[in-house]
Parts: sequence; structure tokens; C-alpha cells
Amino acid sequence: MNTKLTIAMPKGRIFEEALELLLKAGYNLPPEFDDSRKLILDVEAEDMRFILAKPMDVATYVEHGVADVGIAGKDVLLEEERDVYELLDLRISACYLAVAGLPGTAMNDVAPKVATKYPNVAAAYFREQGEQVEIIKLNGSIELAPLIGLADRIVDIVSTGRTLVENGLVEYERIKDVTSRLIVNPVSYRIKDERINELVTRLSTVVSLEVK
Ligand SMILES: Nc1ncnc2c1ncn2[C@@H]1O[C@H](COP(=O)(O)OP(=O)(O)OP(=O)(O)O)[C@@H](O)[C@H]1O
Ligand SMILES: O=P(O)(O)OC[C@H]1O[C@H](OP(=O)(O)OP(=O)(O)O)[C@H](O)[C@@H]1O
Repeated sequence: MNTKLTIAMPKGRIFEEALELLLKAGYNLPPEFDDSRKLILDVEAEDMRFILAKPMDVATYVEHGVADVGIAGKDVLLEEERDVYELLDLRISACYLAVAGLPGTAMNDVAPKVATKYPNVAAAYFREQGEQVEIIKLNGSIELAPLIGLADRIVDIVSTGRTLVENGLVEYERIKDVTSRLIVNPVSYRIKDERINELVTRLSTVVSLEVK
């Protein structure tokens, strides 16, 4: 039986912290792992394959089963609602989703506009608040929207808060705390349960040691 475990890793911000967790969990990963442009890396010694994906796409690879497991931000999981199981909170890349805008401004009464990279999360939040808004999807530099008059509010990630401060914006509501999660394809979890449970056990030991 094919036991090789395919792991979808997020490129960018989360990558370094995720790699550090795997190394601390005792996985023997080659040094070039850290500094490679290759998108598929086979680690024969561990019988593992790593694929490097955009953070927003990790759950897509896992849902389709081309990766057995993956590491994805809770923000992406909330936004995409993919058919994957969340196995472990890795407690890395912590940040939160918040509503922000120009200080001392009320939302426009008629069809207030909300700009965001997270249209589903934003729509659900304002629906729960009983507020009808128009969602405007952007792909980055979200803080620009209220400054330039495109939107009354934004829904975006806040980490240090520096981007809000430097652009003269304030936070109105904190919506959800975000950390990265270990996710699994439901079929892989049945077929490769032993290997996946071992990964979870090893990672959860590191995660619990880190928070102590
Ligand atoms: N300050 C932050 N801003 C954005 N994402 C953050 C932040 N801190 C932690 N994260 C986590 O990192 C993930 C995004 O990583 P990253 O910014 O590398 O990808 P990206 O959004 O595709 O970026 P880009 O489009 O700039 O390449 C988010 O899903 C979130 O879980
Ligand atoms: O609270 P802070 O520490 O300032 O971090 C938050 C900022 O970081 C992210 O943007 P990113 O740098 O990924 O650029 P982007 O706007 O192009 O997505 C996020 O969208 C915020 O703009």
C-alpha cells in the first residue's frame, strides 16, 4: 500500500513557523527545504512529499485529495468552508479578523460598502449583525479602500496593528481569532490513519510544549 504522506505547505508568512514545528517534531527535512523554488519536494527518508502552495489554496489541494494533509490559516478555512477535517490548532501565525475604518465615522445608511479579501466571512458577520451591506472583494492593500472612498469599512487581518495605525484607521470590531491549523482529507484520514495520527501526536507534543 502507498504510505507516502503528501503535505501541502503554505508559502509565505506561515511557512517558516510551520517548518520549525515539523523540525521540532523530529522530522528529518533537508536544509534546502528552506531555500528552494521547487514546488514539490520529496523527502524519501521520511516517506513524505511536500507541495508548496499559496496559503489560500492549501485547503483546495487537501479537499481534492492531491495532498493528504495541509497547514492552513483559520481565516482561509472560515472563508472557503472546504470539505476537510481540522485536526490540530498549531498555534502559529496568530492574528485576527477585524472590522476597521476611518475613526469617528458611521456606516452609510444606504447600502454601506465593505471591502475585503474575505467576502464570505464579512457577509456572514454583517448578516449576523442584521446589517445589509455591499461587499467589495479586493485582493490586497485592503486598508486603501476607506482612505480613497471605496468603502465605509474593511474586514481584514490584523496582526501587529501597524498597517491600521500607519494609515490612520481604527478597529471597530474583532471578529475572529486566527491561527494556523493542520487539516486532513477525510479519505486520506481513513486510509493513512496511522501515519496521520503519528503526525498529529508528534506535532501536538511540540505545540503543547511551546505554549507552556
Ligand atoms: N499580518 C498578517 N497578514 C496576513 N496574514 C497573516 C498575518 N499574520 C498571519 N497571517 C496568516 O498568514 C496567511 C497569509 O499568508 P501570506 O500573507 O504569506 O499569504 P497571502 O495572503 O497569499 O499573501 P500575498 O498575497 O501577499 O502573497 C493568512 O491566511 C493568515 O492565516
Ligand atoms: O497588523 P499588521 O501587522 O500591520 O498586519 C496586517 C496587514 O498584513 C496583511 O497585509 P499583507 O502584508 O499580507 O499585504 P496585502 O495587503 O497585500 O495582503 C493584512 O491584510 C493587513 O494589511
